[in-house]
Amino acid sequence: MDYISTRGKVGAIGFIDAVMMGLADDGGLLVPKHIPQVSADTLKQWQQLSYQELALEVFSLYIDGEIPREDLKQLVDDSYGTFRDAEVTPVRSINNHLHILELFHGPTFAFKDVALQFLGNLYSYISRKNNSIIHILGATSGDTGASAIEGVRGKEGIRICILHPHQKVSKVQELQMTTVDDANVLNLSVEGNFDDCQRIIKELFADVEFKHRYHLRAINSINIARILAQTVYYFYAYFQLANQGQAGKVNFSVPTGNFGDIFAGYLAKRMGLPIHKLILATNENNILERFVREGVYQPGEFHSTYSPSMDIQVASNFERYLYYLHGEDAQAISAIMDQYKVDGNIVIPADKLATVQADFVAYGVQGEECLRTISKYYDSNAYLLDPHTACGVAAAEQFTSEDEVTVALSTAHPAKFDEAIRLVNIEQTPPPQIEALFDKPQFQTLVGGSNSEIVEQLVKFY
Ligand SMILES: N[C@@H](CCOP(=O)(O)O)C(=O)O
Repeated sequence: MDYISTRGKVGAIGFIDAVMMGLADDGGLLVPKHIPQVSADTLKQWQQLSYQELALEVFSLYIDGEIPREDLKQLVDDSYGTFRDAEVTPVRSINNHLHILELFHGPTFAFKDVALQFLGNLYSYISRKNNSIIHILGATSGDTGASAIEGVRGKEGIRICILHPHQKVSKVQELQMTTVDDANVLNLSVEGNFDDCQRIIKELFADVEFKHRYHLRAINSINIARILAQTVYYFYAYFQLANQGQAGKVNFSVPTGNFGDIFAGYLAKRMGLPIHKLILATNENNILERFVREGVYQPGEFHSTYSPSMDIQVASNFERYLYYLHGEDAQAISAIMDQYKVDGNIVIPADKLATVQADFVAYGVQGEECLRTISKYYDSNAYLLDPHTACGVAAAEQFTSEDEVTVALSTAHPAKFDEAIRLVNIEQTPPPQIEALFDKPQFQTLVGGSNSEIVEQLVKFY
């Protein structure tokens, strides 16, 4: 399988080179040259597979022999052996129309572990096999950082630096990152918001000479391996429902910030998984909701919300979707992204908006509605939603008709967001791994938001 850039100026490269390149060297994003098609017969065969077996099949389509199958199997088994649930990503049924896909059974209690346990092991594998230097640089609004650190902490040949927005992540998210004392981990707490952190790392990755000199590697969803790993649970959830006799129209409702998770669902749909609607849920940072409803992509004012991991205005995977929306025309995307730098917005014509709306519906959940949704499901179903999942569930309620079922992706364990949960007067008992964090010392460096300050820290660290 070859990978190419959405902007057309990176020649076809293999899977491992794509993982190592992260952001494409021409500033675009890497995508598979062809989306592999999964036939109805294959879907049937996959229906009884375990999560690990399914992951192996899906990855094989995209890795195409570049990693020997037995090595890939080991990587998959190691990655999902750390999950607390034997099913890895189980589905819980709330009622006949709503099911929750629990993605938080990995080491850091967030869906990011599904991809980042794999990517951490993959980096380690590449480093050993190719003797490559792996210097990870990432940005987080809370969950990616902890998960990426957990995936590579203490691993030989790898260093990781994570930028998080100072005091704009939850306390548990901050502790999960900053209580790690391994020497290969650096946490930079940046004065600014997540968009500032993401902009800085993207600018550093775009400086190809700097990126190569310091061997910078990406763990954010700009890295195509993240997206591929996240497609697996769409298949798995669909099969779990099918095995329970749920035929018919299946929607997925996805709490969305960087457009990575929902793009993985779009990719699964393009591969042949019969997903009916992709329901895009945002909080008050609703650039993507506005895009789906109106066809205008324009960053707005930043809001701090109860669901901080989704406090994002500039969605880094959006370009991948635009690429498919424009018929895989890299020249068009290059021109659109150049113009976006000038205009600060992207407006699509009516025919393209119709295409968007054939796949997606969108709903922006305001703070009070998010809290009401948490209370409602706690009171009526004794099920505690974290605030991000609550946005997905509130959006699912808007768009699930009588003849449909919706799988709402549960992106994190509620114990990570006790600040919001307390506002609805619910006392939760955190898992012991989370409780233990409060007794540990923290290691982080506070920095301003200028690129030069970050570079200074990176150069010292790497
Ligand atoms: N919501 C994310 C933001 C980074 O997104 P990513 O999927 O590109 O890693 C977070 O929790 O950090």
